[in-house]
Amino acid sequence: MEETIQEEVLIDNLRVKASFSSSSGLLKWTGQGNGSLILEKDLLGISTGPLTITLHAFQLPNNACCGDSQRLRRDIVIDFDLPASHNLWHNEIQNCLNSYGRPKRLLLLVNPFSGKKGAQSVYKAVVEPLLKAAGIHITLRETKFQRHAEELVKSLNLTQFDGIVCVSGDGILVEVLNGLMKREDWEQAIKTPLGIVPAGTGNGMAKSLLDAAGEPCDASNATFAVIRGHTQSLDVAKVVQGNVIFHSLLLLTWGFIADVDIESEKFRWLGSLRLDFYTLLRIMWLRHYDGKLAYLPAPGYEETGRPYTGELHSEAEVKSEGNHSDIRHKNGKYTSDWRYMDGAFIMVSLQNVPWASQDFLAAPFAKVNLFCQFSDGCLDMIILRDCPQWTLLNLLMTMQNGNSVKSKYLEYVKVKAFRLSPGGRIGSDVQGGYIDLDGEVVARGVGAEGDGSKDLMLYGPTIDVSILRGLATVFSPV
Ligand SMILES: Nc1ncnc2c1ncn2[C@@H]1O[C@H](COP(=O)(O)OP(=O)(O)OP(=O)(O)O)[C@@H](O)[C@H]1O
Repeated sequence: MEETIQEEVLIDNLRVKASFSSSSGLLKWTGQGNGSLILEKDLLGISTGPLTITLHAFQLPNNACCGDSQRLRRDIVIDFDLPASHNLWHNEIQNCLNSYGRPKRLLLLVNPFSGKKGAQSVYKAVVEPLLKAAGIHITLRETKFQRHAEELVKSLNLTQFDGIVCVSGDGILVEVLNGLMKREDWEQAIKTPLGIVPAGTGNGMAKSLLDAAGEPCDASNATFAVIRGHTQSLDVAKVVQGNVIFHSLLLLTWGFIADVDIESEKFRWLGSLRLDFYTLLRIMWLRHYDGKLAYLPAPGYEETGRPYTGELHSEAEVKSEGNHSDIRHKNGKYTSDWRYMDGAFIMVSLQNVPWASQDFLAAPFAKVNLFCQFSDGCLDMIILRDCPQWTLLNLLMTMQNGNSVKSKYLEYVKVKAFRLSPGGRIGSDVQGGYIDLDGEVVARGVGAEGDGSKDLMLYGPTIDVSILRGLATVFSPV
């Protein structure tokens, strides 16, 4: 088979000399008009008529210089004089596209309740037209209630799909993960590539993936990443309390951030000001929490905290001995590679990816590895124990660019496993705060706001976090 084909054709009604290289996927043309595109980078898909091929392109403009340029949708129509030429070009271009292994059948989960209830319009205006231009067969499901996405994927025939894409906030993606992990065939099921198109409030995962590739976080770039079909592996955090297991992709947070996130709900009428307003309130009346935590430090962080001497021995420890073999009794003495810290804490947070939400770079060191993958087998633990109130305000204002982690008040430790026993609010009758996992409250202390009857876990007993390295697969823009 020829590597490069050439032909005089009409492109958008202009007579040009076109060439296509099947090895590089480069199509270029010169003559009355000129232009070029690289199939892998610039093409959604093709459609064909009797003597025409239409290229559905999605290209950066020629003058694009920095990372915030938008790709433009454009259809390029090639007219051939002879059926034989048309067939040859169609086969060459189609074979080249097929060789990229792009997804052909996708399950789309749209949460109409995400963010400002705009996920449906994001789907209609951005996602669907791009997927259709790529020739992808779409199965569309709208989530109807909380955990619906989890229910759906638990019983789904996964062989019908090349991936599951959530048009939502991070919550639906996490529900899908937990649904897959609850299946009997979870070891196979969890290999299903997952996509996320940002349409929620937080969008930390979409931002982390796109930002790592130098792309703006928006629905069209996220959809194109799915269409191109590149995937990367992603660490999953397994969070355990007794018999309860929750799989997390983004973060666990306790203290200041969880308090603001959850208690500011009652100020929703303030719109986007609600978080700023409640943050100020919480700084003025700063809370400190009692509590204990232990962790297995990643290399380079062994000197942080204090040696662990069994302060957090729990039933969970015995049960998870396999994962946590570093904690053991030897000749009646405690030996451990684990480290230990105790309260008072203003905030404790564990991050899997850098961006906690679209405008909050919580863990700038949760970097991708050489292959641009978030699968280093570590979580980034961020601790704030004490801090003057004005400094805290300043810290929070610099969180957008990640500079806050340079503060001497923040401890930043990469960990391979983590255990937390959250305690009560110091100087208050309220017995505790909230444990927030991926944006959902999973446990709250007695006296904390809200009805905790449906919370997954209890506040107080230890919560164990281990890392399932690179277990999940996500569509990736790189
Ligand atoms: N039809 C529905 N009605 C109400 N809630 C729903 C519906 N479908 C899904 N949900 C729930 O909506 C919650 C938020 O979903 P998602 O993460 O997509 O949006 P979000 O705007 O980022 O969320 P949040 O405002 O909680 O950060 C999830 O807990 C999910 O279970």
